[in-house]
Amino acid sequence: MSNIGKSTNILWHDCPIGQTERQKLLGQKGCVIWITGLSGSGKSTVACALSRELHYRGHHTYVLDGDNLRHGLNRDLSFKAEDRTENIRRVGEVAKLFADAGTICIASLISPYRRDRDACRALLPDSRFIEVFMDLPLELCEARDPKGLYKLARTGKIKGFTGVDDPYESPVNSEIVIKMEGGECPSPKAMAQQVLSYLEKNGYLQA
Ligand SMILES: Nc1ncnc2c1ncn2[C@@H]1O[C@H](COP(=O)(O)OS(=O)(=O)O)[C@@H](OP(=O)(O)O)[C@H]1O
Ligand SMILES: Nc1ncnc2c1ncn2[C@@H]1O[C@H](COP(=O)(O)OP(=O)(O)O)[C@@H](O)[C@H]1O
Repeated sequence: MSNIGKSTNILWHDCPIGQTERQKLLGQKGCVIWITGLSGSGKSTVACALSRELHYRGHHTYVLDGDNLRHGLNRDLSFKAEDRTENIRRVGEVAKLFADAGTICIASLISPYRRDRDACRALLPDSRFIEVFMDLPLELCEARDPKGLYKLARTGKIKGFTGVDDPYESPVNSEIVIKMEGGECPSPKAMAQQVLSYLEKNGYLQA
């Protein structure tokens, strides 16, 4: 018996059907592809393009998108630092369950703090956490501004907006970095292909 968090007398219960058995059934390795970057950097676009490519190739995926999760699981959280930390912690735990289920889980959240992302990485041993850094300039993200949020942040109508008056800590050890090439942002298909190639090369697309 051990004490976990605020619970006492907690014992882990194992099941005979585990991750290995589920992976065999699905013909893939359960993992988490964690896409981090500024608002407007293309996180959701890569997540959806990658999910589509994998799905067409017969792989089981699930996208956990920051915006969408804030409609339900994380609807009680704001954008202050401690709530962003709790947001990432919860999504890291959910993503871990998806990976344990054998799914290729694609999480796309700003996740601005290095410590929070690293805590999610620590939840997933055996290289099952693959960080994708959308290393695109703030100027590009701001020029895109599909939701008009940068404009609201610049005029002070939104406070604490990432990249404007709230921090973004760039990753230093991401498995995959998506960046400008020859002054241009790669197409969504090319960005997805970059991740797909990594998964293929490193054996994630077989059990
Ligand atoms: N203050 C502030 N800062 C940053 N982003 C804001 C803010 N307020 C609202 N939004 C919108 O919320 C989306 C980011 O949610 P996340 O859960 O990914 O953020 S975080 O990881 O907790 O930082 C983000 O979506 P994306 O543009 O898809 O990144 C914004 O549309
Ligand atoms: N590779 C790309 N090339 C051109 N436009 C893109 C690309 N990726 C994303 N976009 C556009 O940029 C905007 C922001 O993309 P989105 O995926 O919503 O970013 P995020 O999820 O990081 O906020 C959208 O209008 C999207 O269509």
